[in-house]
Amino acid sequence: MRLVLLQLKGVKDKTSNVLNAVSKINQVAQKYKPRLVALPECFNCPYGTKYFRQYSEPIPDGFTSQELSAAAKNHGIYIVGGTIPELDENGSIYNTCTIWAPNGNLITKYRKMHLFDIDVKGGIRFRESETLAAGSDFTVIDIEGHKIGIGICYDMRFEELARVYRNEGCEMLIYPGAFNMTTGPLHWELLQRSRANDNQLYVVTISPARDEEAEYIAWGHSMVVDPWGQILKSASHGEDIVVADIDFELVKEVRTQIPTFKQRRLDMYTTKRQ
Ligand SMILES: NC(=O)CCC(=O)C(=O)O
Repeated sequence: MRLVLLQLKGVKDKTSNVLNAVSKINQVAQKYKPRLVALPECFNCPYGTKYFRQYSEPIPDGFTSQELSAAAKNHGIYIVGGTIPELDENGSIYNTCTIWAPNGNLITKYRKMHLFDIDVKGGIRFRESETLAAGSDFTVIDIEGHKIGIGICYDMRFEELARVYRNEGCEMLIYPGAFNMTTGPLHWELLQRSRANDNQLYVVTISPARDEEAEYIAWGHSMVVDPWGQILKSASHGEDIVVADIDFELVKEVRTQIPTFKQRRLDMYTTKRQ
């Protein structure tokens, strides 16, 4: 399965961001013939709590959804539509990933479950919960018999979510994500390789491009990590494209050769919903 990850630079204009994403999808769909194209976290909106309501829209009736649906249909591809601020009917806003089928239908959506609320001394303070609500549903999609679990950025820190997906049969996890200049160097690669190694599956992340002028400076380095925990492909920090051919046989190989999931002592330690 060929994936293309689009590490896009955003501006303070929703229409431009969406049209830029669609134009890049058009280019890579023709050039690389992928099965799936994936976009970054918050690709249509600056990443900042003061922007989320202004840029929010309903799903699937909003402008961004309609454009992604048309792009998926035009090229007959799956699109993991990064994330956008979703306005729901009660007025709450979620950080939401939409997933589009090759016929343009919305397969499902995932609302970020763990909100990014941190305060690192001398580094970064951010509180998504100032304006966002947290989702409470797991999201697994099936592409050609391969199950893929969806998370968003900060969700990557929670091994339990990845474990639930592994236990539901996932062979890949996709996290649109925008780490920053404080936590990116420390944890971005580490977390992806950890989740891949813990659960013996592919981990895919899609970051916005770094923009030194932005209020929130994204780390970049979108990545594909294989089930051995090795980096298969990685982007730089600027605008970039990652093209990766996924061999799901590798998942079986690792799980057979290092059968930790048959060896776990669940009689000795339990976590909820394992
Ligand atoms: N958008 C996010 O959830 C950022 C997460 C992050 O940077 C982290 O360190 O975790």
